[in-house]
Amino acid sequence: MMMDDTSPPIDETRIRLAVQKKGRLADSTFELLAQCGLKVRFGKSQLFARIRELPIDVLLVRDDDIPELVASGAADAGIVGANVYSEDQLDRADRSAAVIKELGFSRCRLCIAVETGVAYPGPSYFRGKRIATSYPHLTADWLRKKGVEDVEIVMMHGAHEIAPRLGHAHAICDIVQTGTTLDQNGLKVAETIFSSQALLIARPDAPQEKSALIDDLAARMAAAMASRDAKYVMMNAPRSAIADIRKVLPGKDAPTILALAGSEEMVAIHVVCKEEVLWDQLEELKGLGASAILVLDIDKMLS
Ligand SMILES: Nc1ncnc2c1ncn2[C@@H]1O[C@H](COP(=O)(O)OP(=O)(O)OP(=O)(O)O)[C@@H](O)[C@H]1O
Ligand SMILES: O=P(O)(O)OC[C@H]1O[C@H](OP(=O)(O)OP(=O)(O)O)[C@H](O)[C@@H]1O
Ligand SMILES: [Mg+2]
Repeated sequence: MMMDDTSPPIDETRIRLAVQKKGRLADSTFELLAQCGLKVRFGKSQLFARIRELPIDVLLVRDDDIPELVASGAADAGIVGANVYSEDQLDRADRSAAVIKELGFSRCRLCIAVETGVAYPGPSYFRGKRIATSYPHLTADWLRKKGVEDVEIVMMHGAHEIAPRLGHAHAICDIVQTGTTLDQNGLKVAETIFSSQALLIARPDAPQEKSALIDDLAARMAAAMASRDAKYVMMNAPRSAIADIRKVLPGKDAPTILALAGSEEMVAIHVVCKEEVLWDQLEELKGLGASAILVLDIDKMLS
């Protein structure tokens, strides 16, 4: 990221996009924006950055504030975890931000965890117990749906995993990704109550010109996401093996078949594969007589 010394003034004609300044969402957010051709340049103390390529200004904020900033129209759009978005939605009586697109990164689960020694019998275990969490609404909503009453929810803003050992709570409800933090603190997953990933959200009442720009941004994100795993695969192969080769490659599009100079029997096959191409599949292609196999990254893809 490049550094700019000063924040430019707020300009009402530009889209304001709220993103996490630093943390678990930030790197992937800036990477996705860069893949969309949008470079965010900001200095350490800066909370606002102007994108030169499009009329977009980026607000660099704490992730918890993003749903409120977008719902109130202070920001036109934002990138935030579904966990934080849904927690805010359950808390909100007025209009909330709309989900425009699932972005496929910062995937994690919201889980209720108990000490490893507990023989967990099911949701009724929590009756009369205390659960420490930063997600009181998602936790209460899940308990209500399971018909479990008389649970005390204790708010914590981090380090939840320490609460059971301190006797502060019987269980926690927090983010789990690899499960390492639970393991290290003698806890295990009892229930997964929510699956999360980053979302592009937008204010419900954006004026027409701004909605069009947000749609354009969403389309660029879709293209960047589509090209992430996609590969352009080229090889020479016997004409008779074309049908079998199509079965091996995870591309949905029909391949391009090109004649090879001086050969009736062999052809060049070019195909866009929209899913990851594995080494096993390349070995299979070789087994079908393919040679000179090249797998190339795709920078951008619009379909
Ligand atoms: N271990 C993890 N693996 C993957 N995604 C995660 C993980 N922990 C959190 N997330 C996702 O990233 C989001 C931001 O997490 P982070 O830990 O950066 O939040 P934070 O400490 O509240 O940050 P902030 O300072 O912006 O308030 C979470 O709301 C969740 O969607
Ligand atoms: O299952 P794992 O892979 O161990 O990840 C889960 C941990 O990650 C998050 O915290 P983070 O490390 O971001 O620290 P934080 O409490 O400062 O947010 C979350 O709150 C868990 O504690
Ligand atoms: Mg936060």
